[in-house]
Amino acid sequence: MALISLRQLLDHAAEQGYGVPAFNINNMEQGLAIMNAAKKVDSPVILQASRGARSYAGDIMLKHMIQALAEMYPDIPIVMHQDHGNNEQTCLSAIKHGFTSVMMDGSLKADMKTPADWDYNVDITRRVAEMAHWVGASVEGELGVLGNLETGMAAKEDGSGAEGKLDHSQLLTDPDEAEEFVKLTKVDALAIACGTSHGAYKFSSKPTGETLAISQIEAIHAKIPHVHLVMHGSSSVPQYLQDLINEFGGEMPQTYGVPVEEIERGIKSGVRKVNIDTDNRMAITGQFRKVAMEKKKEFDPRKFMIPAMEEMEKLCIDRFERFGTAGNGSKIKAIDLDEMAKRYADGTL
Ligand SMILES: O=C(CO)COP(=O)(O)O
Ligand SMILES: O=C[C@H](O)COP(=O)(O)O
Ligand SMILES: [Zn+2]
Ligand SMILES: [Zn+2]
Repeated sequence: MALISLRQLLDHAAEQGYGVPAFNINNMEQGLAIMNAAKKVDSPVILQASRGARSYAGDIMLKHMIQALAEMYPDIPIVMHQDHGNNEQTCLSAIKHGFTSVMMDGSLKADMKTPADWDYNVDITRRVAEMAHWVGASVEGELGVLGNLETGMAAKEDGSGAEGKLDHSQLLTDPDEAEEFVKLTKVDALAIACGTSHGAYKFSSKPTGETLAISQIEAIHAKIPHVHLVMHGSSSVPQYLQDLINEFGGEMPQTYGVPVEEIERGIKSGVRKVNIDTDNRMAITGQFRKVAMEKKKEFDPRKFMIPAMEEMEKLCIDRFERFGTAGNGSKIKAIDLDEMAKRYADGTL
């Protein structure tokens, strides 16, 4: 199917009451694993590339890879999304390379470390939304900073995340501010902060209502029921994948992610896009380690990649099913970006 916009997909998800996992991709194998999973359960797909992914694979490679996936899986609607765009240039160059959606993460300055103030965030996000909408692409903004509610530490692991200690109010998105932010910026989706963070080390024990504030999402949703909410840092860091990695020579300290049932609660309260990268990284790495330990003579990378893709596919199927995404792929008829641009211009959107 032709690529579709994030806005079209999330409008459908909101109408039907489901959530969509947004899986990060960096290479062909991740792309194939996600698409095979989607095909098996008839799911629409959000593929997202970070700035790190773009420099790893290259824009031309990513662009053609996504087009290849769209051609190989003609029945599956695909959104191609820029994850954590840090400035206008990142967002516009993504659109130029065929992305149908961008995240302008103005909750942090362009260094993706320094928490930004309200005016900076509103200003840059509004500018990007205006430009993206001219060509029908969608925009996700972010209000609030990801980090640990127990320690107050920002989440500096991975490609994007603040550094140092933050106060509680920065770590939880305020419902009134969220309403104002969406009104001023006209974003299509809003990423919020509720105690999650990127990477594997989110919580030192199973999260409680104190450390993972799904109640904050409920409060935001009550205030702005028509806004599509986005949960970053939503890997569940499953125990079976920690065990797989550690059984075969890994040394990951015990850690806890976001339980899938908490995400399901979020989906009931307006979460429509659920960002997942770490879980798939762990699925791949776990199988790499297993092959490396069990078949010491093996040197054909495909023998590592095939079980890795299968492990990742299994995880993706589970999330499509639990989030209610499964069964919706064939219900969506693509609206092209030119038509989306007209709808923004005439005020329908
Ligand atoms: O939020 C993410 C990408 O934007 C990924 O989160 P995880 O590290 O929990 O997978
Ligand atoms: O935002 C975090 C995602 O997991 C992407 O990570 P990355 O920047 O290392 O590609
Ligand atoms: Zn952010
Ligand atoms: Zn993120």
